[in-house]
Amino acid sequence: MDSKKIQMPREVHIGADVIDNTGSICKDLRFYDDVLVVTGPNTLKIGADKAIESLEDEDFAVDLSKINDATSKTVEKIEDKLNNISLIVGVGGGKVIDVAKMAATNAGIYFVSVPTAASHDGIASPLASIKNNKGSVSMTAQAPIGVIADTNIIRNAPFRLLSAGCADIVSNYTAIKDWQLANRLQNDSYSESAAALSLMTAKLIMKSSKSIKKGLEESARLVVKSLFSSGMAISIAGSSRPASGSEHKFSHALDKIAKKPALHGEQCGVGTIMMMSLHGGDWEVIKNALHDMNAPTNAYELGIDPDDIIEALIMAHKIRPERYTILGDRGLSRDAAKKLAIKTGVI
Ligand SMILES: NC(=O)C1=CN([C@@H]2O[C@H](COP(=O)(O)OP(=O)(O)OC[C@H]3O[C@@H](n4cnc5c(N)ncnc54)[C@H](O)[C@@H]3O)[C@@H](O)[C@H]2O)C=CC1
Ligand SMILES: O=C(CO)COP(=O)(O)O
Ligand SMILES: [Zn+2]
Repeated sequence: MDSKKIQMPREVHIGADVIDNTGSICKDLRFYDDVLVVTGPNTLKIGADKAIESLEDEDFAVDLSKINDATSKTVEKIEDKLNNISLIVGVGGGKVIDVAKMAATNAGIYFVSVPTAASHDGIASPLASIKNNKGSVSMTAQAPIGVIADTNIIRNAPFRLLSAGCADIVSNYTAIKDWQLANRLQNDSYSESAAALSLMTAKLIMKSSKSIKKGLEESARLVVKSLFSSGMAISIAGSSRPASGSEHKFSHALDKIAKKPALHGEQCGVGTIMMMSLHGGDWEVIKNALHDMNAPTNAYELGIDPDDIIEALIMAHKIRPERYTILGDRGLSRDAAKKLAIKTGVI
């Protein structure tokens, strides 16, 4: 049997105001050289400033880069700034984390993940979703050496981001169904332990759907822990298969088609409702749970044109065609797509 490599973070810090310990955590991780902090336009004041202050208090020389997207060009721009830098600290949402992770991987240096929102399960995973001229690509990267999730920042982020994180976890249900199908039909490699962890995480978040509340530290903590364990399922599998199937293809297609896409997790949640129906599963349970989490369940709540939903359903199978799912090789016909979206109340 082939050998297997599993990458996990070395230290994970979850709690109120842990961002103020960024400097000492990086020292404990044996870093002492120059550090590059990567952040986004909204997250500089919310998080990066605090991380920089803490790093400077511990005598790190800190450089700063602000980014707006997660494209391969932006990754290259960050790589160009890495002279004498031995560590990148990414402070922000999923796009910031992915760019910082990918640039550090390409440069052969380390990366610390400081999520400011619990909106996606890439906070600790060894993958980065980067856009190039072919669309979104799931790229192998180094797992962060450390994760610093400040639940005070995360609980005060717009509630929509937390709901999106829950929906990204709910999508594990259809991702696992797709993975099992690919294993049966295409002999794709499958990991029982990764699938079990992914499903357990999705069940836990579904069970808590009514108790996840705006502004509560306990809710922020629960969602961060769940995103972390979903990320660990990705680590064990060595691919995003336990957390990304047909529903993610639908979301990636919407990112290409919609004038103003919604959040990643929100789109994946709506995709899960429809893909669960295609799998013959209980899509109404998924829909009700998403509703309880305040996540969108239809085109109107996503702020997306119903015609774009149909186009994305028709296009979805062409995204990452090597990843076999319930959409098969030919995907949905226009009539089937329309029927599915109407039946599930998405349009
Ligand atoms: N590498 C992986 O394994 C995974 C990667 N992803 C990727 O992550 C991205 C989605 O991440 P998102 O965080 O949904 O999108 P995002 O990075 O675009 O962030 C959404 C918005 O929230 C803002 N924001 C973040 N924290 C905030 C705070 N505390 N207060 C106010 N605003 C705040 C950001 O500035 C941004 O405007 C996608 O590109 C997706 O493909 C998603 C799942 C897994
Ligand atoms: O979003 C992810 C898991 O939630 C990762 O997915 P992709 O591999 O589809 O980019
Ligand atoms: Zn996702």
